[in-house]
Amino acid sequence: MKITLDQVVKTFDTFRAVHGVSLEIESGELVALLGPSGSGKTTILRMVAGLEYADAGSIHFGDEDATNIPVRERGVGFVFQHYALFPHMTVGENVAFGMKVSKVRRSKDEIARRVEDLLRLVRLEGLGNRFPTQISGGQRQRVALARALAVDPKVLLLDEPFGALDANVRRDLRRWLREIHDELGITTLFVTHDQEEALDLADRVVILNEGRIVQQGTPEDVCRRPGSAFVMKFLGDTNRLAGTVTGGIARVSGATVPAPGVGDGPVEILARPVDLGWATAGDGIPAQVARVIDQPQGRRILARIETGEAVELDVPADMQVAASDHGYVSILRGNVFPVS
Ligand SMILES: Nc1ncnc2c1ncn2[C@@H]1O[C@H](COP(=O)(O)OP(=O)(O)OP(=O)(O)O)[C@@H](O)[C@H]1O
Repeated sequence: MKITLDQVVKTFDTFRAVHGVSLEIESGELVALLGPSGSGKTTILRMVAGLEYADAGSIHFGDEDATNIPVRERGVGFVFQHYALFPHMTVGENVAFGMKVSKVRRSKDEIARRVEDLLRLVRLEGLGNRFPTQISGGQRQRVALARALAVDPKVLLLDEPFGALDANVRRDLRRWLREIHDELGITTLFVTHDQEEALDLADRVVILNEGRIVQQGTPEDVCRRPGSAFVMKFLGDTNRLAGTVTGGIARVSGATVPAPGVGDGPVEILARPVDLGWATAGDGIPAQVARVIDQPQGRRILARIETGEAVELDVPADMQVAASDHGYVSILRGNVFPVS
């Protein structure tokens, strides 16, 4: 089921939370809404769900205007971070709940079979008789997904479903969710403020800031071609260097970086830690090491360049470097944005 949002606006009292958002989610696509806290992600999701009404604009499910379709008839399944399971029902009863209250009549046997199938799908076979307090947080969210899938939703809406879980469980669950999505092909909208999660999981990432879409594209698009300094900084650790462009080349102290299409004048050069190089001699920006941090994938150098700015660089684990060393920072790759 394709979902189309056209110029959707939402205002709470006098505060405009969503400013004319237009978005198309293709049938079978998994789209992540990614943005900082308060950027309007949940409000957009709730409008798609029918839990909140848009003040202006329209939302279509396929060719049908969904504006006046009540929540129960939209055919959406939800999983929310705090959408708790019913504590007095077993895992199996929780999964069966939606089917029992659905307009689609199913026999007891049919419901029991489907509960088993769903528990197998979310890899919780054999746990149907436990209560929610007798399983882990990650398992509870898998039950919540099984419950959402039980009524054959046309659209799946997930709001920070793994937000309360620790990093390793989150990673496992999102890989698993991706597999389930690939198997079932349900159009899915996933809200998160976690960049890694969005990039890891989604076909397409929609980045929001202050109620507006600032960029959308595949994970590769948004990572390789961030359209603004905001997107670049939001997606991961970023060094910011003040520089100047002349004739399509940005310069900062002894380092240069190509800036095709950027007019002459002051700019900010943004570069990931892995995109800065370190050498004890040669070209580059003179710098002094403040600290070296060892990480599983290599070493991170915290240094101060001669202009006084602090930078962070990722270098191979075997590089000999220590606090107080002097050296030169080169910019291997950088994105150049005019200073507005
Ligand atoms: N019912 C409401 N009444 C008043 N303001 C609201 C209401 N719901 C949301 N807001 C405001 O709208 C803005 C967007 O909120 P929303 O929950 O959509 O953001 P979000 O991007 O999902 O943030 P988070 O990641 O923190 O959940 C926020 O400033 C929030 O305070």
